[in-house]
Amino acid sequence: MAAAGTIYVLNGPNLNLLGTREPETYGHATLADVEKLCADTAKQFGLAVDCRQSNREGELIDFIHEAHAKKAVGIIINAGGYSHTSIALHDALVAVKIPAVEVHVSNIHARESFRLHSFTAKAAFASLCGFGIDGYRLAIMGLAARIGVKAKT
Ligand SMILES: O=C1C[C@@](O)(C(=O)O)C[C@@H](O)[C@@H]1O
Repeated sequence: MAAAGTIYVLNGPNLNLLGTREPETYGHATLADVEKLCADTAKQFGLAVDCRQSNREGELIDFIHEAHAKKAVGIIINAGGYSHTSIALHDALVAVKIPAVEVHVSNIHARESFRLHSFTAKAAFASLCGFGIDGYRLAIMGLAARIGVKAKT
């Protein structure tokens, strides 16, 4: 079982390239910056994070199943391009019934039309996009509120 109050932070394909990948769209922050931001934010609520990244759809599904097995309190997911294609990721999120927030670094609604639909958004209770990596911080704050965890003073 995971430590009490663990949030799984899942990043999908190409997000390991954050910082160098199309910085005009995704900014200069790296995945390591995202993971530190998530850990620091979760800590403010007495929560922990388990951060994973994979370029493979099946491995992301395995992470979601693992989150369930380890009794994670929430999932933050940026499934990258799989957001727009993966019924299997949608189904995994629905199956485990863990409160999930979808994050996109860029504003997917202001980009190509093929990014407008998100399967993972349909399986999440909330979705954030366009805030850059700050979206992950906001997602953790929203998730904490959703599960009734207050910031430590
Ligand atoms: O890989 C990504 C990154 C992304 O999820 C984002 O964080 O803005 C948006 C997706 O459309 C894209 O395929």
